[in-house]
Amino acid sequence: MNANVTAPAQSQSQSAPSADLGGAAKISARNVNVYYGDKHALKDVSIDMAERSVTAFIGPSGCGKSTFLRCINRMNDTISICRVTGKITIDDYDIYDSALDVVQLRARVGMVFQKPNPFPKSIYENVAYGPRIHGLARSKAEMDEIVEDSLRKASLWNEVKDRLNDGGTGLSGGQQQRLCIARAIAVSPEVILMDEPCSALDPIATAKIEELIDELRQNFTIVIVTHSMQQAARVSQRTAFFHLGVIVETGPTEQIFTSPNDRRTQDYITGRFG
Ligand SMILES: Nc1ncnc2c1ncn2[C@@H]1O[C@H](COP(=O)(O)OP(=O)(O)OP(=O)(O)O)[C@@H](O)[C@H]1O
Repeated sequence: MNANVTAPAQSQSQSAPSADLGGAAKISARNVNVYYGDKHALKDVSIDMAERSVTAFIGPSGCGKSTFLRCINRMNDTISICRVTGKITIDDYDIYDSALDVVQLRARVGMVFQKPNPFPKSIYENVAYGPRIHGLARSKAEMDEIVEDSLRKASLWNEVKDRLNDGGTGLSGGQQQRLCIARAIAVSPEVILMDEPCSALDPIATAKIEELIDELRQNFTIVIVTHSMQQAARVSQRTAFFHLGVIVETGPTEQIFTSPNDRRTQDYITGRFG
């Protein structure tokens, strides 16, 4: 609970990332460093992520992708040995500002994990849980509307509308993951972070989630960590390649996969390491 979080003034040690995002920047990180005790896991990371688009983080295991993703909704605060420096803004608002309410931040910045993790509650209650905590519905009818709307946006409504009172954990893995996406959507976030959301799913369930991600980007800013370069190529508009705790290269996904600027990116995408 006691991550030591500081947000120094922006240093000039790293050049600003490319402004050519193809849209406004929703999330900006400048000179972010993350330490787990003495381990320097993330080094001077600076990147802009465009609004209503999908940014993919790729790179070999242990290079810091999940660590950086967790910085964006301050999930690293829950790791006592973790210390974050640098600056991350969402809509120009410093998310490490001491006045910020982290619970509200996590409503604005939802997260979907590797393994589907529905609550041991009904399908309806899984989705209603967040809106209830945040007081988003004034009546049962309003809550019903939020639940239906969230399940529709997560492309799950038609499959579950007749069994909303059944347990969420009784759904298939792919359905559970879409339920978790509905749960994230239900509190009207602006950003959805996804940490390898398809790694526990079969190819058909994966294809459904990828289709869904493409629809969701009309309304949400999405950041996804994936081990699958094919998936990054299919779902994202921009890709950042991480290696040994640094971002080696960021750019339009097509360019990263067809003509990367850095030799290390080239080696990774051609399977020479990782
Ligand atoms: N809770 C933690 N405590 C200590 N070290 C950690 C913790 N979480 C991550 N690390 C270390 O930080 C580094 C980056 O890990 P991280 O999980 O962010 O990498 P990753 O690129 O997401 O890896 P993967 O693709 O395997 O999930 C690794 O060396 C890892 O061992």
